Amino acid sequence: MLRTIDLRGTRPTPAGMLALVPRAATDVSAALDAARTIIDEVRRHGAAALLDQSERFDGVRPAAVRVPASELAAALDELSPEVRTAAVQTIERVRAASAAQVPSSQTTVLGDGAVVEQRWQPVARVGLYVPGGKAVYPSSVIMNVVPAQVAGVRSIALASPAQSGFDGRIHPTIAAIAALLGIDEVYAMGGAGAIGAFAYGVEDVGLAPVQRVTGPGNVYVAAAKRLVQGVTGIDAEAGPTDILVIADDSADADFVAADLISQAEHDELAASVLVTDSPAFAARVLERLGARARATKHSERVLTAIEGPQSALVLVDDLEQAADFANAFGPEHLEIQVRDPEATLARIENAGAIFVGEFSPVSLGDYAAGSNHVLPTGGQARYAAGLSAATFLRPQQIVRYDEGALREVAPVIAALSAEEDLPAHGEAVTARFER
Ligand SMILES: NC(=O)c1ccc[n+]([C@@H]2O[C@H](COP(=O)([O-])OP(=O)(O)OC[C@H]3O[C@@H](n4cnc5c(N)ncnc54)[C@H](O)[C@@H]3O)[C@@H](O)[C@H]2O)c1
Ligand SMILES: N[C@H](CO)Cc1c[nH]c[nH+]1
Ligand SMILES: [Zn+2]
Repeated sequence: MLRTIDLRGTRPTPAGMLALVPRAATDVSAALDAARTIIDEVRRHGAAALLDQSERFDGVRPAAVRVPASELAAALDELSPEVRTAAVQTIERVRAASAAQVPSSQTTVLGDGAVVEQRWQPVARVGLYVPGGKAVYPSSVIMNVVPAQVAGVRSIALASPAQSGFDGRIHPTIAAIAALLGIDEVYAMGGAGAIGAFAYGVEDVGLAPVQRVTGPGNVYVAAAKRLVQGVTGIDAEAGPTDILVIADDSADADFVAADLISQAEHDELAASVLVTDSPAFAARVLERLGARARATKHSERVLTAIEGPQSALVLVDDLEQAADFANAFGPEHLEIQVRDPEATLARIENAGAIFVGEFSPVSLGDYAAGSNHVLPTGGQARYAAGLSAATFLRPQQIVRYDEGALREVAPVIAALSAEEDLPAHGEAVTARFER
């Protein structure tokens, strides 16, 4: 069961708090050599390497790397009406929320005839990765594709591993949702090979290099993303998922237990953390957690996750200390279930996504809230953001000065360029006023 860490009466530093509940060790650097070899194979042997890798790692050789249009259309035809309706509703919500993430252009007037504009420009082509090793994530198709479409990306390619249970095809629900979203460039390829293929292109299947790779994946996917950074942009190196719940004695212990288990279901390495100022409430959660963990379908995985060192019940003096703990931990998902949630929310600095109140569980955000479920894991929420339309946009500055405005600022340029011993910079300005 969850181990207890009692912080009452103590004031550890943020680093001290973080060390008390360390994330599970998934060593991306240890996977770098394997990922480098896999990417090199793809660069040298193209499609043949990708097919070999599917056989080696996914236990099946796909008929082709590129998924034919007929397969996508057939998968959509065969999608159950319930899943299709759910997908359509999720797409609508994610599309609406993503549209609000597109920043508007800004124009700054710095004087007469002196204007700097900032516009947001989509990257031209992206490669979106949808995991498909231990489990398949059709919902991640929506979470990757919709913000890219909303941002105005012109060319979108999607990859997911070949499935041995489907004769080497990608999972049919992934194919169906890609088709539903109008994505026709889909590849049956997984892991580091897929990331390398996106970054460098694969000529013999007509895969052109992309300018940004996004999407969650395992340690090999994360290692490959680290390796191709610089050749192409990436979003984040996603690791095992985590949830941190701040709750007081007004919260419903059974809801909190259910939410802690919902994310533990993903992975033995997932972290489930409860932070509370009420020992009596904590005891009620532990009781419900035990009962639910034993009864749930993936009981073994859940128990391993909640009993791991990455999971904990943290007792604090008050909700201010609870917020301090959350800020140090930088959770991927933060739930706030207290009497005055807005007061606690105001103290939160670091979290991937924040779920406020007892009717906003993380599962809502995983599927249908409209928010994105690809979020920074492993404490990266302290400096990174989740996937959004902004991931696919770059701010570009446009400078418009007329003659008078340049003349006015010319002495500034002359002084600074002389100071940097770069006189040609100053001369490029004075040349305009010498005639
Ligand atoms: N943060 C999110 O939004 C989010 C969403 C969905 C899934 N996830 C996470 O993504 C991860 C998915 O991992 P997964 O493994 O199920 O799928 P995956 O698609 O990331 O990885 C499968 C691929 O890994 C490669 N691989 C497997 N074994 C290998 C080996 N020994 N050496 C080299 N490469 C190998 C293969 O190419 C295989 O196709 C999970 O940790 C899951 O929790 C996160
Ligand atoms: N909780 C996962 C990471 O945020 C996303 C997910 C997909 N399907 C279910 N859950
Ligand atoms: Zn989830």
